Parts: sequence; C-alpha cells; structure tokens
Amino acid sequence: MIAICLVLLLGLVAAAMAGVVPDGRRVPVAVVPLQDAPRPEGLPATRHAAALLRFELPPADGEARWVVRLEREAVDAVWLQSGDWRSPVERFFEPGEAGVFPGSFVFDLPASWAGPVELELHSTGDAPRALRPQVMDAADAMDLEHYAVAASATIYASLFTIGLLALALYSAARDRLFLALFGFTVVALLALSAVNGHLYQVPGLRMFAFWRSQGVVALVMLLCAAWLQMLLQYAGMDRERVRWKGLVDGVSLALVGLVALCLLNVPQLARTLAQVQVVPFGLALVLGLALLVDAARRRTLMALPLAALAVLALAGVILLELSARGHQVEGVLVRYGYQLAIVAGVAILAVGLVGRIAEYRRQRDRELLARADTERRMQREAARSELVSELQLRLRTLPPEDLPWSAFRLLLDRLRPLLPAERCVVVAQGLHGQDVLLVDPVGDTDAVRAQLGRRQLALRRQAANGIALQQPVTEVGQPSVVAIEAVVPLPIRAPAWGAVLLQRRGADGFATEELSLAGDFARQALLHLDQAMAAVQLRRSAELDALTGSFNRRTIDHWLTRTFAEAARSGQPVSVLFIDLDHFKSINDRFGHACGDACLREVARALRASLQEGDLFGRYGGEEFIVILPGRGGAAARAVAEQLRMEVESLRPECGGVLLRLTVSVGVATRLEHEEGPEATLARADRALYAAKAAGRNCVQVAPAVFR
Ligand SMILES: Nc1nc2c(ncn2[C@@H]2O[C@H](COP(=O)(O)OP(=O)(O)OP(=O)(O)O)[C@@H](O)[C@H]2O)c(=O)[nH]1
Repeated sequence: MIAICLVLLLGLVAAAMAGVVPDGRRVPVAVVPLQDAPRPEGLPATRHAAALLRFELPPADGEARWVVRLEREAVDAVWLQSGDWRSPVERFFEPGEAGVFPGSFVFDLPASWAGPVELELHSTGDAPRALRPQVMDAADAMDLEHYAVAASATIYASLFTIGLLALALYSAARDRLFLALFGFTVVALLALSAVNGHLYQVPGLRMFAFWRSQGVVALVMLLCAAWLQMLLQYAGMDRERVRWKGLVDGVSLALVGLVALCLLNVPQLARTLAQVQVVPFGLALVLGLALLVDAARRRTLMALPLAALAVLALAGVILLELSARGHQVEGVLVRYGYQLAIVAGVAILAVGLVGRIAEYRRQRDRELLARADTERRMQREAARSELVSELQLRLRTLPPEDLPWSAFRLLLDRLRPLLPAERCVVVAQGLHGQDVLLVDPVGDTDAVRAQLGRRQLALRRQAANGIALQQPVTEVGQPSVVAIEAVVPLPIRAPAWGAVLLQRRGADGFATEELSLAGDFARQALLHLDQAMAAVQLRRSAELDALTGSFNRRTIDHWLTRTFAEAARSGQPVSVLFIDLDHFKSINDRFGHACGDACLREVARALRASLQEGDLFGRYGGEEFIVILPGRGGAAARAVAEQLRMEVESLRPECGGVLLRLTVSVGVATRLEHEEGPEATLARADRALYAAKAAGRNCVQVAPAVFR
C-alpha cells in the first residue's frame, strides 16, 4: 500500500511539474465586457454574458494556427463570433467531441486571419464565471490539454485507488476512519470531476447535469462536509474527545443544508451560491487545518504533512478564486493545484493509516493471545477437575499397594497433554512405604532409572527445597543446551521425598505457570492418595482386632458365611479350628494384664505365621482364636491343628524376667454335607474344644458328626 501511495504521489508531482507550461507563442488579449449585447435566439433561459476580445495576430505564415482558449468553467454554452464568422457552441454540461478529460474550451480561428481581430465572446449559464480567454498557438494549446489530461487522470486514478484501498481496509478492520476515507474519496471523485466538467462525460452520471452549476456547488459543499468528518475521525483516532468537534459537526451540518438547498434547483439561488461557495469551501479548509494542527501537536501520525498540504490546497483555492474573478492568474496549476493537493493529502492520509493497520494487527494479536490464554485456562481447569474426580473414583476401589502408582499414573495422563514436555517422570521414595517410578513415555524407563540412580542425592536435595527449578541439560563434553529439565517437588514429609521431572527439547524453558500447574496437579494427586490411604487404614482398623492385628470377630463371621456358602456351592470341604489358651487366667493373675496382652500378641503372631495362604485367622474373643481352612477336610485340619498346638507349645514368652510356657487346646470340626451355614459346624468345633479341655488341655479334639 505504501508503494501504491508513493507511486501516486510521484504521479501528482509529475503532473504538477507538467503544469508549468512552456511560454510558447501567445498573443496578448484585451477583454472588454459588453453590457448590452443582444441575446441570441434559441438558447436556454439562463443569464447571458458577452465580452469583446481584441488582439492582433501576426501575419499568417502557413504553419502556425491560432486558437482562443477559455477556462472550462460551468457554463451552459459558450461561443465566439465576429461578423459572419461564428464558432461552434461548446457546452460544459453536454460535452460533445471534446475528447477525454478536456481541460479547456478551445476554438480554432480561421487560418487566414492576421492583423487586428475583434471577437465577441458569448456565454450563458446560471453562474457565469470569468473564462480567462487566451489566444495562442494551436500546438501550445494542445500541450496544455495534454498536461490537463495528465493532471486529471492522475487525480481520478489516485482517488479511485485510494478509495478502493480504504474500502478494503474498512472491510478488514471495521474502523469508521477507513469508511470516512472511502466516503471522502468517492465524494472527491464526483466533486472534482464535476468541477472539471468530466463527470458529465461518464455514462450513467450524466444525470448530474440536471442540476447544472448548482449540482457542482452541491458536490463541492458535500466534499467540504466529507473532508471535515474524515478529519474529525482522523483527529479522534487516539482519543475520545476532539477539540472543536461541536463546531466541526455544526459546519458539516450547515454544508449538508446547503447541498439540500442546491438540489432544489432554483435558478435564482445559483448565482448567489456560485459567488459565495468559496466561503464554506475556505472555511472547511481552515477548520480542517485547525484540526490537523491540533492533531500534529498531539503527535498524531502524518498530521504535519497533511496540514502542510491543507495550506497548499487553501492557497490553490485562493488562486483559483482570484482567477475566476478576472484576475490575471494563469496556468494549469491554478485549475488543478488545489485538486492535486487534496489528492496528495488523501494519499498521505492513507499512508498514515497503514500504521493504524499495524495497530489493528497488534490489537488482534493481543485479543487472540487473550482468547488462547482463556482457552488454555479453561482446558487446564477442566483437566484439573477431571483429575480430581478420577482420583476420587479410582483410588476408592484399588488395593492399598496399587494406590501410589495409580494416583501418579492419573496425574501424568492429565498433565502431559497440557505441557510442552517430551518426557514426564514421577519419582518418589518411601511414600507410604513404597518407591514409585513412573515414566512417560514408558519406553525408556530403564534409562531414566539409571540416570536417576546417579543423580539421586542432588534430586533429593532439590525436592526437599520445595521450590520448582529448571536447569539446562547438556550432552557430555558439549556446551550447547539440548534440553531443559524442570524439577517440581512433591510435598511429601521427610524422610520420604519425591518430584515430578519434566523435560523438553531445545533451550526454551517452561513457563512459571506451567510449573505451577504441574505442582498443583501433583498436590492434588498426593492429597487424594493420602486420603485413600487413610480410608484404607480406617477400613482395616474396623476389620482387625486392635490387640493382635488379626481379623476381629465381626470380620471372621463375615468370612465364615462367605466360605461356607462357597463350600456349599462347590462341594469343597471346609474346616474350622477353635484354639483356646489353657489356664490363661493364671497368667493374668500372676504377671498382670500387660503380660497377658503380650502373650496373646505372641500367640496370634505364631499362629498366623504357621498358616498357609488362603487360610483365615482371627481372634474370636478373649483368649480364644479361630482358624478357617477352606478346601481342607478332617484329617488335614487335624494335622494343621496339631501343628499349631505344637507351635504355641514351643513359644517362650518372657514376663518380668520369667520365661513362660503356653499351651492351647484345639477343637476341630469339618463342615458336613447337610450343614448350610457355619453355625452347626462352629457348635461342633466348640464342643470339640470343650472335649479337649476336658481331656486335659494342650491337645486336639476332632468333632464327630454327631455328639452323644
Ligand atoms: N490380658 C488379657 N486377658 C484377657 C483378655 N481377654 C480375656 N482375658 C482373660 O482370659 C481369662 C480367661 O479365663 P477362663 O475363661 O477362666 O479360662 P482359663 O483361665 O484360660 O482356663 P481354661 O480356659 O479353662 O483353660 C480371664 O482371666 C480373662 O480376664 C485380654 O484381652 N487380655
């Protein structure tokens, strides 16, 4: 866009330079207004003006042809006549064969004319203006036409391009400033082409001729209003309130009022408006200048060059007005100077607004970043709550030995997609009595284990610090950083310790919020792990006997029911052993309850140790224990009972320096086929125990099917 604007500006400069016309062969002309010239027939009922042109043509040399050149002002008709000779009638609003973008009315003089010439110049129109006649060589006039074509073509092309650009920028950025720029270029295209008379050559726009000179004035007023509104937007682009906004809006409104007035097409108004149109035009320029100076003081982009161009445009308008009022000011620049200044101003404004696009891009980037940030936050929040609910759900059902591993597995599953880490490792030692090493991706676990083994002390120190750290990873003997490793400590009470290790390739570290996210997720995993562990403890303590750590009566009853139901279903045997300490009262009495408790613990430990996997053991009450032997019938059960008895007999607990000897009596009963629940078998085992006691204790009695 900058390139386009520069090319356009260069074009403008070239056109302006071209306006400096070589002073070719010209003939001085004396213009004498004719007050009472007779009004010719067949012309529209508009005002008629005439003037007498006196000049002297050099003797005809056969080569030079002479023309009368008039400024192309908004007149209905213009022609020359002298005696019998009459030129063709030229019309501003109905251009005939004038060519593309004509710059003036040009009348060829007969080649035979030489010496003093007197010519009548006639014009009709609502608002006659000075036509500044010049008599010159036809070739010079042609040159001037070319310059005019170049100037006007540049003006229209520039406005057209900038207008399109402004529209494109508006559709991209939705900024009213671009809309104002587009509006101004459209109105400027219409107004300047109307002032130059080219608008009426364009098919589809010829209808503007309906308003004749009032249409031109209306478009010029509209241009002034658009100029003011555009500058208002421009001056206000960095802040809310603009100085003189009320005044500018008021003047713009008045200008639009004038436009409406012009469109009424009242012929009487035309002359007045044509005379005074320079006032609102100049006022708009001065006001615009004030806005620009104010904007320049606030260092608004391009305000100063724009103000300079506004001054040039103002000077151009003054020149044009002087010329239109009959003063001898000549040159293509008089006609096109202010127009070129306007176009240059619009081009500079467009260049200035490119900076605005950069601002938009920055703003859009900021918005995108904010949106991405919000999405990231939401994603993290969602992952966090999913982690929490998964931890709550999954850890509830798992056996205690699987809890640490599962908690950290869930942690890694949720954490990894949120972090730019190629490798995530959880390492913990002594956590709930376990060591944990989890590596994601799992492929290189052994390598990680080996690395961690070497760095264990350092890692332990970092983890104990409690602060997340990151450090560069280099290859052995190479200074370049190949990866960054972050150590996020797990809040575990010493001597246990643990950390989440994150590693990403390259020299870019982790963001602070990424590390705190890892820390937060790790805290959640630990919290729920601790809770799950505490729940397991609680569950266990409800199942176990507090003194011996064996199953309590309630738990044993539960297992009895389940085991007997299973045996009834499968037909497998099941036996029950009641084991009762002999003369335990005397131990309590002699050595105290603490010693009795110690003996109970010792016996429970010994019995438990002697059993196989799958056997169930519990304290049934007081000094009585129970053993359930699923899958074993009478003989096997008796053998187990005998072994247990001997096991206890071999114990030598010590109380108050005395080594004690303990014995147990054991009653054995095996489930009979018709016994559905455990009650009957238990009763028989109880009776067998009673029999063992009766038989002198420290022995095993197997219950018969029926007691007599
Ligand atoms: N120290 C301690 N003693 C207990 C506990 N539960 C029951 N006892 C004691 O165990 C003793 C049981 O006594 P008895 O039922 O008379 O039986 P015994 O002395 O073992 O004699 P026999 O069973 O007939 O051989 C009582 O003195 C209870 O106080 C306990 O948890 N700790």
